[in-house]
Amino acid sequence: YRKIKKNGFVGPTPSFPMGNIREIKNNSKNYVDDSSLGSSGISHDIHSIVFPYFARWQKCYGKLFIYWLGTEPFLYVAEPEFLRKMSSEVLGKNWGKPKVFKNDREPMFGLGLVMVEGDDWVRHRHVITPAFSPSNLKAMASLMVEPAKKMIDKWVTLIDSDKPEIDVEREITTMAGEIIASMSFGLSYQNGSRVFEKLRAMQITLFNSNRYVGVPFSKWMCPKKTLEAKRLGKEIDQLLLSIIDARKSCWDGSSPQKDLLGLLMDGSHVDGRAGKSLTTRELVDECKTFFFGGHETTALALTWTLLLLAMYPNWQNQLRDEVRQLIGDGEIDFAKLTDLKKMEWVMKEVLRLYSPAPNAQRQAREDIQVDDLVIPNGTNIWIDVVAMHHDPTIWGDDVNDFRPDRFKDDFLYGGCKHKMGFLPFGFGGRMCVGRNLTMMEYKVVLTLMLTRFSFSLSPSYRHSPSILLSLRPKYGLPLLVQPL
Ligand code: HEM
Repeated sequence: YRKIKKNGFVGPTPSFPMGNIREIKNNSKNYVDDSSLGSSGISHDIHSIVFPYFARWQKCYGKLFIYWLGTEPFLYVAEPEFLRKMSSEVLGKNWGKPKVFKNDREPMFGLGLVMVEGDDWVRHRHVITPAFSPSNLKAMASLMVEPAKKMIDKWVTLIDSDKPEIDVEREITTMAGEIIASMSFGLSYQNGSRVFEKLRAMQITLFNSNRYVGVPFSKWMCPKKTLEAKRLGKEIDQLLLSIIDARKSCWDGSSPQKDLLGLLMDGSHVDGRAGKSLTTRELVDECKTFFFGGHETTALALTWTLLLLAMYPNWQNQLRDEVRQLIGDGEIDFAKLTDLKKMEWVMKEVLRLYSPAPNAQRQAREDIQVDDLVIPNGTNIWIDVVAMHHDPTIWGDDVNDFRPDRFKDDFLYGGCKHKMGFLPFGFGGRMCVGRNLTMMEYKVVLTLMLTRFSFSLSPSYRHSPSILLSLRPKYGLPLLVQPL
């Protein structure tokens, strides 16, 4: 604490042993949830809604300050230029992930790519990146169609039985889970429902117990949940191990099964050559990582998109016209998906306003000098992506407007004045490895939905974006869905 103060950082005064957690909780409680107003007062100016404590502290301390979770210091960063300087000093492999989150996240991600560090991270990234190449993804794209069509058929049945109001968030999350399970380890819902249910159950258990991060002995505050998560984690590991063992036993080294696990096994020669290989244990962790890192984020990108398309029918019509012109109403030609440019602008604008990954975290593994400030080794870094995506000083006065065509003129940065101001998929060497997969899934699913239905807001929708690891609509997204 003294070292950080001496190094010139400002911030709210912490207490022992909670740090600033009480203030965070009180601020969140005091925030008046005006979602009961319904859909009429929807504003995209969401930073003070999802992070009321950061919005308050920003007013006192600016875009760079230290706060404490328990006994752990966090450097809050919402200043893109500082982020640029800070990350240009340090190679991707030298950044750590906060050790304090590892205990919570271990059952979900194990030592998969999200968590692993140093030379191990380089090895994992080396094996995994080629599996997500455009040609591999194109070969797997058909796996996305079946779960999406199944969901659409269900919606048709619901509409036929006079239930046109559908909670699309729940539906899309289930579908995206099926897609990622099938793409990651070849499981269809029917034959993989056990793995699938356990993965979901563990996620719910972990969300609920992830509350006193950084406070000494906090894991003993919810011992039942901690043990439950560990138990589920072990069961999932066993199930995934049995899948890998079954594949190993009948794999002759020739063409691998066309899913991510198959490609990783092929690329890594399981338990074989050192240097460029993943062990069986690591393959299990990567399967879990893809599932947890890949399904909810993509589902939320689609969910927020449907909210915005329901609010702005002009854009909904433009996307539908684009799909009809370029893809048509029949089977999707995956090669043509790259032509859907307007859809890409919409996706980027949605990820800007409602970024499913609302923050990124790092931990300094050495003292890092930025201008005249030294970030001491071990300091955690909390990058507030929501704040940067809603900052009028880098986006202009229309920052809170839904304006996808800002990406028409500037496809990469949407006119943002700073290249580090738009970070939906993170930054630097640790940028999201699954972003091409997401783009493809987004386009396939949205194409199928837009050619079958039109969407409008339900009067029962309550606008309340909130953080539960990802940025999600607190009360789901009920929409009125009409067949075309
Ligand atoms: C809209 C969808 C998605 C969003 C918004 C998203 C967001 C992100 C972000 C912000 C990071 C960087 C985290 C950091 O800097 O610490 C990241 C990393 C990662 N993402 Fe995604 N992601 C998405 C989809 C996916 C998918 C579909 C997969 C896999 C199937 C995936 C797998 C990963 C992995 C493995 C990493 C860790 C990369 C590394 O540390 O080298 N993500 N993602």
